[in-house]
Amino acid sequence: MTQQNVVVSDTKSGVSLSVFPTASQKPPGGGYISIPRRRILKNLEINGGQRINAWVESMRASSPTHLKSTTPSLPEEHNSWILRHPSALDMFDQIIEASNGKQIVMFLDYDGTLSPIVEDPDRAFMSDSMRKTVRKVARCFPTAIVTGRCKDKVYNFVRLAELYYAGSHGMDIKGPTRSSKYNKDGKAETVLFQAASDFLPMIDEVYQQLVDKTKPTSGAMVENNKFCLSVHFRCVDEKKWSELARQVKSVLKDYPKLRLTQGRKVLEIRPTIKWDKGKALEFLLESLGLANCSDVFPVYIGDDRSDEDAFKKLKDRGQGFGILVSKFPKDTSASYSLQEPNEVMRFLQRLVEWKHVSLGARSRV
Ligand SMILES: O=P(O)(O)OC[C@H]1O[C@H](O[C@H]2O[C@H](CO)[C@@H](O)[C@H](O)[C@H]2O)[C@H](O)[C@@H](O)[C@@H]1O
Repeated sequence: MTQQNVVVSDTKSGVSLSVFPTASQKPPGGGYISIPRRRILKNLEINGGQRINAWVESMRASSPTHLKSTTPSLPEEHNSWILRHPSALDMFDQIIEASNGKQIVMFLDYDGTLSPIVEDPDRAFMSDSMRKTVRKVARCFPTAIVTGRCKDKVYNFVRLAELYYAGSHGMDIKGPTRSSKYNKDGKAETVLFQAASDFLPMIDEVYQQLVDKTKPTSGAMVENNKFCLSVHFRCVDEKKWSELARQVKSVLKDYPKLRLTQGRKVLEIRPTIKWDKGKALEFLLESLGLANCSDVFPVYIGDDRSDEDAFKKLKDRGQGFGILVSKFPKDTSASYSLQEPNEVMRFLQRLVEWKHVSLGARSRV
């Protein structure tokens, strides 16, 4: 406790008070007020119990298999969802028609979109056929991978130098290292943008604490994604989820500058900066000189909650659309759906085939 920051929300006044033991630990843009430590601890205890239950409920809600076993989605519910979010494969011709005369730009999430979800995050490999397909896509359209993963780690999975990569939920962006027709002067390792560099020491510190704290919970795994962290609970017995939530919370309570979000059986910890996959999408469009064009058609494919920021951004811009990869009805701002990575691959293949046919037709004119 002595080494860390503490935040207490005063629900009556709506004011958050934070304490930093030394000036050097105060992050940029501070503005914190010192209050007696005894009062802080008392407030944390009062708020603690309720929030753990909320966390566990949320962990359950984010698990589609749990949803399936307890509240099977009724056929009518599924049908009405599919009517609102039809298959991007079934709607392929309409999608192409909507993109007519516009520059398609592809944004692809990684886990659950290009690679199937597996128990061990370090073994979430992408198939060779998916890699070949993504390579072909990148020859036809500017293409970016947008992921919660550390940028270098996802690059090791994808291994295509002609792509843009936005790692750590878009907080670490890099352009292609191999030149393509969309990046004629691609230079090795050009970092385009790092939104949260100031947070690196804090993220490393919290990573170590989370590793130590969660050690007793069998199956828990902490992943360092450079500018953010993931605490995986896919292999943790559901009876131990509240124990895990308590461990994570006991670390995070001392870091008011970090926030917690959730993905598929994963707790995600990231800086409280206004940056997400939607902002990364906008940044990449700007880098491509397409942000202010009316004739750009961005397509974002993703499977998880963090992808919703990008789907929403496209809706707000009124350009292109999002495709949610899911077998289950979910609240989403995406317009279309695909069930699994294999369907994503078929959709991408059709896009490439269409592009080749349309280029061939144009060259014959
Ligand atoms: O933005 P994404 O690329 O979708 O990253 C979100 C998280 O993806 C990874 O975890 C997920 O995939 C794992 C491998 O299939 C799976 O074991 C885990 O349960 C999923 O949540 C990644 O490991 C996390 O760090 C990302 O936060």
